[in-house]
Amino acid sequence: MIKFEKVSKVYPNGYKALNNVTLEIEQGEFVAIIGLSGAGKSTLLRTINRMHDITDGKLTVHDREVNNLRGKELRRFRRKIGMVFQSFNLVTRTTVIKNVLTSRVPDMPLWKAIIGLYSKADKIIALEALDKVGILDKAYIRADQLSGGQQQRVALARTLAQKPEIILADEPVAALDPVTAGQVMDDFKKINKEMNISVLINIHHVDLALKYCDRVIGIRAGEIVYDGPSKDVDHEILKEIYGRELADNEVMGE
Ligand SMILES: Nc1ncnc2c1ncn2[C@@H]1O[C@H](COP(=O)(O)OP(=O)(O)OP(=O)(O)O)[C@@H](O)[C@H]1O
Repeated sequence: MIKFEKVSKVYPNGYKALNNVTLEIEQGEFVAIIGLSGAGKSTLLRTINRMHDITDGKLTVHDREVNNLRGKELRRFRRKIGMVFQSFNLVTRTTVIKNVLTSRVPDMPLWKAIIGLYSKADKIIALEALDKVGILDKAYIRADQLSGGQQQRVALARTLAQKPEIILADEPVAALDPVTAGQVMDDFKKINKEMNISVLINIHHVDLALKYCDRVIGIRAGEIVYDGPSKDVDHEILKEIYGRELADNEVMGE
């Protein structure tokens, strides 16, 4: 379980990006975080794996206080939390499988990592991950020969090969066309349901959030203004989150 208790985050320049956030996310939930640009979505997500430190309150993941983790313990903790970004972050000039295998590096002896000597077991994990997102046939193709949607799937497979318990996805479909974005959301849903991995997605496409995710957290100026089932989100709630009425075409991607 991920538990925020009265969590605030003030950046070094004095800007308060999260204000008194309290929420609980059970293992296996599929959650969309929505809100205006600058509302604090990325900050919220990035406190969970401690890319950002909180400045007030208490944040625990599986009963461990995130702010107290140090050194090896912090690295081990982060291994259990996968992260997917809008820009895929692949090494585009190498093959898909090599990209996926990089997530096995922290578990390898350094000398093997340096010469890229991956074990058979690691290769099987990587191939299984590619199979899970439906691009096993692309394993030995260079990443830059894939479409944006396929590249995001490689990024997802790379995260899966890390065997995470939680996946944090920061605008994972923002760079994709609507059809491809839907396919990638299908992958997230499949992984969430079949593998019981908690998935937290920052997303500007309200329609996709409501269609695919079970729960929506609406954030406005660093505060949670809605937290509940996606099916209960209506125009009034969206108005509360976004500060004004959204037209139907804006629900497609703010
Ligand atoms: N390193 C930083 N130092 C100071 N302020 C920051 C820093 N990072 C983010 N902020 C500010 O904190 C607020 C929340 O930023 P955050 O990136 O969490 O918003 P967001 O909802 O994810 O926005 P977007 O949808 O545009 O990604 C913004 O006003 C931003 O300018």
